[in-house]
Amino acid sequence: MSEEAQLKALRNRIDAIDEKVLELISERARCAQVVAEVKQKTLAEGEQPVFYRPEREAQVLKRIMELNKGPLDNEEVARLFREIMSACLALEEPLRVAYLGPEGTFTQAAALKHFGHSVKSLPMAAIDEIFREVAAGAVHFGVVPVENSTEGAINHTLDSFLEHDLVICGEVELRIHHHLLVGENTRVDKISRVYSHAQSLAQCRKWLDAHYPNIERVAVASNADAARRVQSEWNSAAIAGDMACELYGLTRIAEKIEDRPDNSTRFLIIGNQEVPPTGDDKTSVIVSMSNRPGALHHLLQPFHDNGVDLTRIETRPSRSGKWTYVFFIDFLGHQHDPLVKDALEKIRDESVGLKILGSYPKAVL
Ligand SMILES: C=C(O[C@@H]1C=C(C(=O)O)C=C[C@H]1O)C(=O)O
Repeated sequence: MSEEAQLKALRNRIDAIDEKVLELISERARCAQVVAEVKQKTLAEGEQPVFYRPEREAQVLKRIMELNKGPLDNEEVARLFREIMSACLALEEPLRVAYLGPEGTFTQAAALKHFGHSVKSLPMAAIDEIFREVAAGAVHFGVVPVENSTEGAINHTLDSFLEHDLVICGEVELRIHHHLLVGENTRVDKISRVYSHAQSLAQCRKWLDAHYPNIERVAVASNADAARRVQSEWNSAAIAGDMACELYGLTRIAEKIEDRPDNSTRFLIIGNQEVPPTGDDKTSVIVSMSNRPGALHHLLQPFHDNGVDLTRIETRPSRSGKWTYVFFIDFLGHQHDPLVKDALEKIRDESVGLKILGSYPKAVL
């Protein structure tokens, strides 16, 4: 067979497969529509339907990854199914998701990674605004950054949890790659200023010291804001990621300039709905302790006794007394797991206050 004939035959086969894929996706979407009807029918008086089920979505993705035999790798396959589910869910109910804006931020990228592209993502000017929009019911969910692997905690987010009663429904992890970006009018040999978010400037500190030791580093509200500014300036550059680069039509003059190659940020999904266990969950709590000898030891003992794996502990001023602190603790397991439940009861007895922020599926993607 000639090369041309071979290609033609293969393309015919692909067309036939696509028809079948489309048929199956449509069948799946119709199933999701029926799920929505069933959810509507079984509601109690005055109850709001809950269409989005993070625990179910996590299970669907994990199952797909387990079934996958290649040649596409697990992450790739999960991403495709993420988008299929997102489109199916949008048929039931288009989700409104608030994120830390403006458009093109890593938080928006995290929102789309978690929910897929069929949601309506709404940029907010500040972290606190996201909490308020979710609390007011103006959006279904919010996405906020909580920690970076290079720079540590995002304190605005932690402090907002002290002030609002919202539920953590999920987490997303994103590899953060920063680039040095310039605009059409930038004179590359005359750069005297670089804009970025303070976190990003910190994540690229050593690179800047080595390559641009003498330029002014200006911290602005977000990386996307930095990218927007360089559009109209001839002597400045921005540090931002791919989304902001594309959105503002900039050019990368240096790629992946973050000091640590594994630089990642963890984001939380905040909402109003508690999430049932999936068998592979995490829980976040805030604990305040009285300032007495051995307080931290007493706090941690029940976790140790019950074999609960701590993944993170962060301290913040309690804001209710000088030199008093609250602890933000993340651990593996769901608040309904018997051993976790028991540990939390003991901690409740020992502490001044315990606030369970939520149990949620461990990030799948
Ligand atoms: C179809 C459902 O509703 C939504 C859509 C899902 C999907 O497309 O698989 C999964 C969970 C829900 O977010 C369901 O609850 O099963």
